Amino acid sequence: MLIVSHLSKNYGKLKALEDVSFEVQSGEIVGLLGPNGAGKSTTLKAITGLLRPTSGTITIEGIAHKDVRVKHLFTYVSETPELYEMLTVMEHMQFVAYAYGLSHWKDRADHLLDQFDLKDKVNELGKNLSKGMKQKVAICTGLLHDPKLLIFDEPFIGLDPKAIRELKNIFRQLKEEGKCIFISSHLLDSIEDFCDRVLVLKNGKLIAKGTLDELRSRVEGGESSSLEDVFLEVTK
Ligand SMILES: Nc1ncnc2c1ncn2[C@@H]1O[C@H](COP(=O)(O)OP(=O)(O)OP(=O)(O)O)[C@@H](O)[C@H]1O
Repeated sequence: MLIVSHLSKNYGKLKALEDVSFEVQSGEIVGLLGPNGAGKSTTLKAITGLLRPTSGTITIEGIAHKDVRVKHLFTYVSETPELYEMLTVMEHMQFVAYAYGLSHWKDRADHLLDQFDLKDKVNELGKNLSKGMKQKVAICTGLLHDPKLLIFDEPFIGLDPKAIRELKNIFRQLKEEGKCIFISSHLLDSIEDFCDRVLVLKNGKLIAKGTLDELRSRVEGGESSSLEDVFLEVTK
């Protein structure tokens, strides 16, 4: 589904990403981990086309990531989603539906807003929503066109425990539907229980990748290691 091959990104003299390669398959949830400044957001922005890679290739379902056909295949929810202050929650859904040329979107919009406990906020303006609610609206708009690849930058930040649990359940459900989910997160315990594989970036380099069990086998303490133990060991 998603293939990143020899991706590098320089900001002036700073090598933010160096020769990063990985794949994410359909029906898989993959976590992108790394200390502050490791290059996680840069990776996600390069995949989504918000940043121009210095070198390397990125394809989604075999199509170059900048091709307009790819825009229908994925969604990207940024770390701090901004809403339109003067649009209501439902108008955000409508706006996105029109942008993607969706004709039968209303039932799906209602269903998504219901899932995220936003039913009573449909007529609320963007500017009146809390941070967590904005995040949930951004996720709902991102899911409306039923993308195959879902890319989330720190999706749990700003969400309350109930919303985190719901979002994890939605991730699991999307995985069952064969979607491909790629998540960057600092909250190691949040992703530990549902990621199939993790990638670890440090100083722009991919220093570890594999299932949690595979990574556990690399650290002292083995089987009983938490993702935090593994993370601290491989990034030290
Ligand atoms: N627009 C930019 N111009 C110059 N340098 C940048 C820019 N964006 C990021 N960087 C630098 O690139 C490196 C990687 O940054 P990036 O935001 O991708 O890391 P990150 O892993 O997402 O970090 P964090 O966990 O703190 O959000 C950092 O050294 C950062 O300072």
